[in-house]
Amino acid sequence: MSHYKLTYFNLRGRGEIIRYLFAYSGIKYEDYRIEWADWPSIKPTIPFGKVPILEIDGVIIHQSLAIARYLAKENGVAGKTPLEQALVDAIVDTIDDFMSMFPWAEKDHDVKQRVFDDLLTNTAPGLLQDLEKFLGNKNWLVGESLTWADFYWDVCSTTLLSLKSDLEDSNPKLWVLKRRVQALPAIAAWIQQRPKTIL
Ligand SMILES: N[C@@H](CCC(=O)N[C@@H](CS)C(=O)NCC(=O)O)C(=O)O
Repeated sequence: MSHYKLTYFNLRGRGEIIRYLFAYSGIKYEDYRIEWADWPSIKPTIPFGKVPILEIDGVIIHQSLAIARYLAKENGVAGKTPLEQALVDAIVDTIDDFMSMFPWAEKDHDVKQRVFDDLLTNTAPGLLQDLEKFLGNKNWLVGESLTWADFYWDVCSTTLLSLKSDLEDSNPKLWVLKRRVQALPAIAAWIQQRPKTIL
């Protein structure tokens, strides 16, 4: 049996989509969370110097979405056809483009606050409206069954809601989808047991 080791910080952040896929698949893995104080000495030992990384029997994969896509393919939630897979990737990239606009590491508190407020107030509503339209009356974002795009929506929207809870006041179908994902037994169990972190 393969040995899986996920290395990330003690955050949901870019590691959480990978943890969702492990939770859903039931595959055992090591959820290694780096202490901040240890990062400067660990960083130079990591290919490309960024986390998350996933080690599988000594092979290291970097980039959170490459790792997640690999696990999704292995576990039947990447999309049923190449066309569905392209749509899943497009939705994930659309959500990720937005999440990547936030200056997470900005040290100047005022600058950070201003950009966060602008993104949450002026940019988020349009994205949510587009996602709601894409979802339409379907149960899942792509095709007729769960894919990792639904997981990514849940993971990222949890972060968005923690920053601006009234985002939930519009686009009701998206929030029904979020509850549908969180009601999956394996995901519900993971949410219950995971370390509680701000992001
Ligand atoms: N696109 C990459 C981004 C990786 C990334 O920027 N990771 C951050 C944490 S979320 C990191 O390693 N920061 C520490 C550093 O750059 O020293 C991914 O999705 O994995």
